[in-house]
Amino acid sequence: MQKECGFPAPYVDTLLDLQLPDDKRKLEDGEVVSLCPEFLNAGTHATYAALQWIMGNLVKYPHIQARVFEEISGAMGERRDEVKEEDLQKLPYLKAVILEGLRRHPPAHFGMPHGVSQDVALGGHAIPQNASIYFMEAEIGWNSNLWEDPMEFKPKRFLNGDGVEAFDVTGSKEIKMMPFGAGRRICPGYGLGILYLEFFVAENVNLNNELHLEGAIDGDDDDLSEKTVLALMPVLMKNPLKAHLAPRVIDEAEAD
Ligand code: HEM
Repeated sequence: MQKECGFPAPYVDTLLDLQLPDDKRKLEDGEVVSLCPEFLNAGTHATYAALQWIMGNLVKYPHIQARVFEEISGAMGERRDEVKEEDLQKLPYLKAVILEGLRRHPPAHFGMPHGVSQDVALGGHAIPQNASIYFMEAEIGWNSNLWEDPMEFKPKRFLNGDGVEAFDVTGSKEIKMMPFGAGRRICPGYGLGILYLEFFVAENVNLNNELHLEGAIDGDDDDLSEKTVLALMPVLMKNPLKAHLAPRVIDEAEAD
């Protein structure tokens, strides 16, 4: 939808204009009110959780952070301004880091509850109508039959010789991880979520900053342990990331 001013219509306007095809009616005020926070919360909470985990891993593994930095510096050349959308196309290793972050630390471990409209038998299990069904989304990405060393943070597993492997995060061909769910109710913001993460991580590393995690001890897995949360909440760090940004020392002679 395009408004007369040329900008896309705000989300609320699209809801006010919406005509439900089956019920042949518009949304009621209460429905509009409940859809707005769902959209805002779903879009922000999962994204910041994913960002926290990815940044934590960049701090914990400085060689991965250094490779991201090198890749960004190479793509931007002499420029010292912000990372632009076209720069992201030249950053396959960054994309691999984001995918590995979503595989190893999917913000929603169980996704949203799903159900079946009638009793069914699936894989030898009886699934009753109206039962709430959760998918063990994190466990799928940690399956050692699908991934080598699944609990290790290894972005290069998503790279082939030419750059990032064409990985289908929607699981339409095969499901090896499902950080955004799968099927008809897959997260509608998955493309935007990945784009946000690429921008945020690239900008943080590009600002010529070195990231430090407060209290981090090299190789201590406890630093990246998970906080236990309710099924529908994003999984965050038990010891929240407190990043310190310090100027990266650039050897000007080398830079010249
Ligand atoms: C890294 C970022 C994100 C992750 C990991 C994520 C993950 C998920 C997951 C697992 C679901 C449940 C899917 C299911 O039913 O099985 C979901 C639903 C949803 N997400 Fe995201 N999401 C992210 C970003 C976003 C963004 C940026 C938006 C919007 C701007 C968004 C909007 C939504 C909405 C509206 C739903 C509910 C869809 C429905 O009820 O059918 N998400 N997301």
